[in-house]
Amino acid sequence: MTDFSNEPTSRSPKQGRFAFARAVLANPLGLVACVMLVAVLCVAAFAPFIAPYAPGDLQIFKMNAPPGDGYLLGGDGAGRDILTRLIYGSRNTLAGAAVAVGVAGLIGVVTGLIAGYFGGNRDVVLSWVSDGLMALPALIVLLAFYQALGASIYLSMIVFGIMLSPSFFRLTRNLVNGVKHELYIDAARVSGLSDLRIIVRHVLRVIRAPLVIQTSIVAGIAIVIQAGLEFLGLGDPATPTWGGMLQNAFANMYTAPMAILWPGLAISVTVASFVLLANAIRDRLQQGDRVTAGTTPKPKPAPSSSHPRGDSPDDDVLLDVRDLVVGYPGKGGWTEVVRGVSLTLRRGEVLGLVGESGSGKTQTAFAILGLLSEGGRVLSGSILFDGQDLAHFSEKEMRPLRGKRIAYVPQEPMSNLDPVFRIGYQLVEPMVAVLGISRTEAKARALELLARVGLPDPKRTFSAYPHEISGGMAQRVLIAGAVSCKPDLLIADEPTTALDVTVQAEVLELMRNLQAEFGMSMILVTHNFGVVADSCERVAVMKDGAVVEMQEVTKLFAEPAHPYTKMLLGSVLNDTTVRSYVAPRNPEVTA
Ligand SMILES: Nc1ncnc2c1ncn2[C@@H]1O[C@H](COP(=O)(O)OP(=O)(O)OP(=O)(O)O)[C@@H](O)[C@H]1O
Repeated sequence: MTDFSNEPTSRSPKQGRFAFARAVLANPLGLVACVMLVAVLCVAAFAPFIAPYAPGDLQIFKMNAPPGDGYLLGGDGAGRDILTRLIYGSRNTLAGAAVAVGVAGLIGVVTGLIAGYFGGNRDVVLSWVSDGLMALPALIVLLAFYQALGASIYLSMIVFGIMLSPSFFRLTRNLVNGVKHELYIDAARVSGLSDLRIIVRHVLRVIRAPLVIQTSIVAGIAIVIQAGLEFLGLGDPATPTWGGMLQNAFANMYTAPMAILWPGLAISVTVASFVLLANAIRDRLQQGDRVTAGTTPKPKPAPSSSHPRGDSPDDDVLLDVRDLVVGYPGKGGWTEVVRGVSLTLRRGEVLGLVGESGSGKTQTAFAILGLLSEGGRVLSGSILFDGQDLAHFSEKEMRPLRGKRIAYVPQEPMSNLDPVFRIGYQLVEPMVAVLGISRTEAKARALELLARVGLPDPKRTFSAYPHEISGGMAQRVLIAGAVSCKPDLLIADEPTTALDVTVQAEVLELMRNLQAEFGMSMILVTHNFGVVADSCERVAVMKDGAVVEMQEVTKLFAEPAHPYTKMLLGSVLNDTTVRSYVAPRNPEVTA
C-alpha cells in the first residue's frame, strides 16, 4: 500500500497567494503606509475631478493669501490655489518618481540577472560599468544634463534612474548568485527549459520580494531628490510639483510662512509611507522564514584504463563513457574528482553506480547530464550517447537532449520543486517547451502521469504547491516529470535517500516498473547494495573517483573481485534493511 501519511494540508493555493499581502497589512505600520500610499495615488489619479481650480488659475489679489476665502490652504506667491497645486503636484511628483524607479529597476534588474545568472565575462563587464556609474557624483551629472537638455523633470528623472540603477544591479546580482545553484534551478535546466524561461519563471520570482523592498525605498529617494532639484530651481516652472511649490513658498517665507508646510508635509508623508511599506515587507520576510578557471587546461592524454571495463560496446549500447576525467580548479591547479571512469549502458538496461560518499558517483552523473557545478569541466575522455560525444557539448547543444532524451531524478525531491509554482505548472511547462505540445495536451498527459505514478488524487496534486505535498508524493511528481518526455536514459541520483523508509521500497518499485514500461536505460546512483540487488542488472563500484569493478549484479555478489568491493559487501551484508530489498530483479542474489 502506498503511504500518503502527509496528505495535502487544508490550506488552499488561493489562501497562500494572498497570505503574504495579508501578513504585511496585519502589521500596523504596513497598513498605515498602504492606506497613505493608496490615498496619494487616488488623489493623483483623480486630480482633475477633486481639485477646486485648474492648476494655472490665478487671482492676483490672492497672492500669499491666508487660508480661507475660496482658497482652503491659502494662495501661493503667484495667487494660485495651494490646494489645487498640491493635488496636481502629487501627479507630477509621483510620475517623476515612477520614471526614475522604472528606469533604475529596468536597467538594474535586467543587467543584474544577466551578470548573476551567466557570470563570467558578462558579470565582469557589467559590474565594471555599475561601479563606474556609482563613482559619478549624481548631483553634478544631473546639473550638467539640466544645462544640456533643458528644464524637464522627466528627463532629469531618466538620468537619475540611470544613476540609481547600480543599486538594483548589485542587489539582483547578489540575489541571483544565491539562488542559481538551488536544486530546482538545476532541475529546470535538466527538464529542458531555456535560460530565459528559467530566469523569468524561476529566478525572478524567487528574488522579487527584496526587489519590491528596494523599489519602495528608491521611490522615496526619487521623490526627495526630485523635490531637491526643483527647490534648486531645476524644474519646469509651468508644471506643478511639490518641489516647485517648496521653492515658491521658500521665496515668500516671511510673508506666508504656512505655505511651506503643505508641500513639505506631502513629501514627508509620502516618503515615510514608502519607507514604512518597505520595512513592513522586510519584517514579514524575516519572520517567515563559485571559482572559474583562469585558463583552460590543455586536454591531458587520457589516463590508461587500469581499472576493469565492462562489456565492450556493441550496437545495443546507448551510453559509452570512456576514460572520463572531471576536474575543478583549485589553488595548485585542477583537482580531479572523477579519474578515468569508463562505463557502458545498453538500451533498456539498469546500471547501478555504487560507492562510498565522495567517490564521484554524482559528478559522473552530472558530467553525463552536462550539469557540472561552476568551474567544473570534463578534462578528458568521452561520453558517447547514441553515437554523439557529449563530453564537450555546449549548453546550447545539451539543451535539446536534457529532459527529452536524458532525464534526471534527484536525491532531494522538495528542493527540486520550485516553491512558488503549482505542481501542474512545473509538469506542463517542460512538456510544452520540450515536446512542443499544447498546454491542454500537456495538462492531460500530466494528470495521466500523476495517476500512473500512484498519486491517489491527481487533480488535487496538480493544483497543489510543493509545500502542500509530502516528500514521497514530491518524488513521485519528479519521477512523473522525468518520464513525461519518454527519455532514452534516466539518471536517478539516490532517489530514495531523502524519503521515509516505508516509502523507499514503493518508489524504487515504481521506478523499476516505469523503466520496464518505457524501455528506458537507467543509471541508478546509490550507496545501498540492497537497492542494487533489487533493481540493477549490472553494477559499477566507484572509489576515489575511479571505477574499481564492473560486473553483472549476481556475479558481483557471488564473486566480488576487487578488495574494496569485498570490503563494501562485507560491511553491508549484516545489515537487515538491505535484505528487505533483495529479491525481485535478481532473486538469486541473497545475503
Ligand atoms: N563544486 C565542486 N567543487 C569542487 N569539488 C567538488 C564539487 N562538487 C563535488 N566535488 C568533489 O567531488 C568529489 C565527488 O563528489 P560526488 O558528489 O560525486 O560524490 P558522491 O559519490 O556522489 O557522494 P555522495 O554519495 O555523498 O553524494 C567529492 O570529493 C567532492 O568534494
